[in-house]
Amino acid sequence: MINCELLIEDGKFAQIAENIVATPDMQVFDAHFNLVTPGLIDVHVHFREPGQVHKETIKTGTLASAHGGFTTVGAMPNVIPVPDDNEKFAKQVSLNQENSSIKTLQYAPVTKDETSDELVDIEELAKLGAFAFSNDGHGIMNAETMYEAMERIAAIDSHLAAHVEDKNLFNHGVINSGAAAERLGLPGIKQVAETSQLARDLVLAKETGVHYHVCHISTADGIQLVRMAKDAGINVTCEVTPHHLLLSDADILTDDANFKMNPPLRSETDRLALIKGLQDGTIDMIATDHAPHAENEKNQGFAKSAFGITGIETSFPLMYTKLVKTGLISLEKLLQLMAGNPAKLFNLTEVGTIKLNQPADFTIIDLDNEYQINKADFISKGTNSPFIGQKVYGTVLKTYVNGELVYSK
Ligand SMILES: NC(=O)N[C@@H](CC(=O)O)C(=O)O
Ligand SMILES: [Zn+2]
Ligand SMILES: [Zn+2]
Repeated sequence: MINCELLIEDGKFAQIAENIVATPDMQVFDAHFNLVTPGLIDVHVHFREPGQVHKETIKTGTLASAHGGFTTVGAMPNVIPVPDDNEKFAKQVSLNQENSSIKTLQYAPVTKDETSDELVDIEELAKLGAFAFSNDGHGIMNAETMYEAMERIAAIDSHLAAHVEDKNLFNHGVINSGAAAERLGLPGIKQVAETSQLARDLVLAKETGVHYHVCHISTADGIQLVRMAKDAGINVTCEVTPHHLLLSDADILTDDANFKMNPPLRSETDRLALIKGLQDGTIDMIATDHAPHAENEKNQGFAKSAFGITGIETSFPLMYTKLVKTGLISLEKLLQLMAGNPAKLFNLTEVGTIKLNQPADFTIIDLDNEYQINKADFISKGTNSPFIGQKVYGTVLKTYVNGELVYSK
């Protein structure tokens, strides 16, 4: 972290120096006492357009992202229709372009419909701009399908992001298997639903050499598997969400579905293993899994409400307040987890750093101001958050994409 001045010209960083002499034609912004960071990157969000725009649109999702300090996001393909052929995918990409105030990268699904065993046209969808491939929301149950997908994705140097979940072990659960499930009388989701498929995938990743990325890791055993795989030289990376880092199923005191998401909040032992995994580098990045839903889809209790919580506007302040200010990780490390690493590991060469001649994607944050997370302050249509009412530090003042102001407080 250094103190310096930035000159932006034609949407790029044109000078980075201790003292830049301003000429009268320059617009000067004094960011003294604030943090200037590379625009944050979230490789896992759900915007709901097309199909479920009552939950979120690309416009509200990207404005909410800019409010959260993000300038690049990876949008999951579980929209309606799933963009699983060339025509639908190209249409999704132009819809994103027309409506995004930040850089929205589009995931392609791995298989048709996200649930079948028929692979999409991986090579063509990559040419049309697929940022990576994922069936997020669904585990890929058939090992042969997964193996073939990995081989083809590896051959084009793309990335496979996996929502690891064995649907037979998931068994219609709505909450983590364990004390909270028993206390509330709800069906549990076993930890092995995550870890058994993860173990399978890691050996397939070893065999195929694909860049295999684990979405929203949630269990202590899962972390241990990834740690072992990394030690064995397997090309694996992994993300964790703010909610799995900060909450456990012990925090679920009532039948409040703002605590319902998939994977579910696990035990305190799991949560502590995730923190450890963050500290020792087993976990590479923080991703929100921003999953907005309407009020009436989340006020039905655990049994009936939708899985998922809104997260893009609270990620940085929560992580800064609960991990950095408490001394668990440094601010430099947090920025690596939220910008540098996602760019590096997904080969996004134009974003994630403040560097000469790079596109000027950056965010100015006031770290000293304490405020309360309020529903009324969300730009996202989704206000389904378990963090409402919490006090945090870290107010995003301004967000710039290609040198253009896209959010200002
Ligand atoms: N995370 C969730 O609980 N829900 C996600 C899907 C997913 O990430 O599995 C959604 O699209 O709502
Ligand atoms: Zn998922
Ligand atoms: Zn997701």
